[in-house]
Amino acid sequence: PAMRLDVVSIFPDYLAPLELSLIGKAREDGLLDVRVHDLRDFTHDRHRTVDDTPYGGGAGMVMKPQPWSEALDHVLALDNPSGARPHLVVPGPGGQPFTQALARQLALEPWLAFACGRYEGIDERVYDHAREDLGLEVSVVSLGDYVLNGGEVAVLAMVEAIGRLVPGVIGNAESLVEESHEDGLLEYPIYTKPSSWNGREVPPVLLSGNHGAIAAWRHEQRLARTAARRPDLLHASHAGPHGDLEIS
Ligand SMILES: Nc1cc(-c2ccc3ccn(Cc4ccccc4)c3c2)n[nH]1
Repeated sequence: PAMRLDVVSIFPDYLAPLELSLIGKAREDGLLDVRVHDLRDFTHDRHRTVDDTPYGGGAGMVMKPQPWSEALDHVLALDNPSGARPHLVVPGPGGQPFTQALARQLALEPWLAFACGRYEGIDERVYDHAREDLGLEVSVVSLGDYVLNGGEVAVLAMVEAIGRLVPGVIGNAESLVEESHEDGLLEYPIYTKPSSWNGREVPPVLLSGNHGAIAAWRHEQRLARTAARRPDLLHASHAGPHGDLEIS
């Protein structure tokens, strides 16, 4: 059965890239069932209002609870005779970090719903309503420690990271093995033809056909790169037989 992904946003066109390439093909293949909903379809006033001023004062606007409540009801009712429940994922600057580990966990779920906030965010009662009245698991997730204007960009990234882990979505060609962050080390340098380009040569070991030497060189490169760019990712398990982090 296809993994179902619902996205609610005031900018549904922002999610159009999900119809392209990889994710688009997975949709055609029936592996992913992606539905995008316009939050404004769940407003009833002439101006299709989704936001209002914050109680307690402060800058900016807050997303009103009612449209979100109706949008979630619509998502839960749509093509859902069994009354199944999605895991509600809400991007937010103050959420738990989105990591490859979290992507792997979410890729195992049959149904994810994403709420894309804008303005200063969503009225807190929507989260409480979703958890307590709709019985949804709700996770607030951050893409990183930087500030976006809304959740759409985060959802594009998360859907790509999660979707590509769903069996069959990416062929064996783009293998999932040795992916960066899969085993905590960054990836090794990669090369293709020509072997000599602009007076620059491909490391000879890669042309040697000595697969043991190639694997050793690649591991060494991953350690060196990780030490240089992401020392925070290095830990004891990457130490060599001498208990040291073998970095030339
Ligand atoms: N990793 C990450 C996620 C976001 C994010 C996600 C959803 C929303 C909805 C509104 N905003 C704007 C906003 C900026 C700052 C403080 C509060 C709200 C969002 C930002 N920023 N950075």
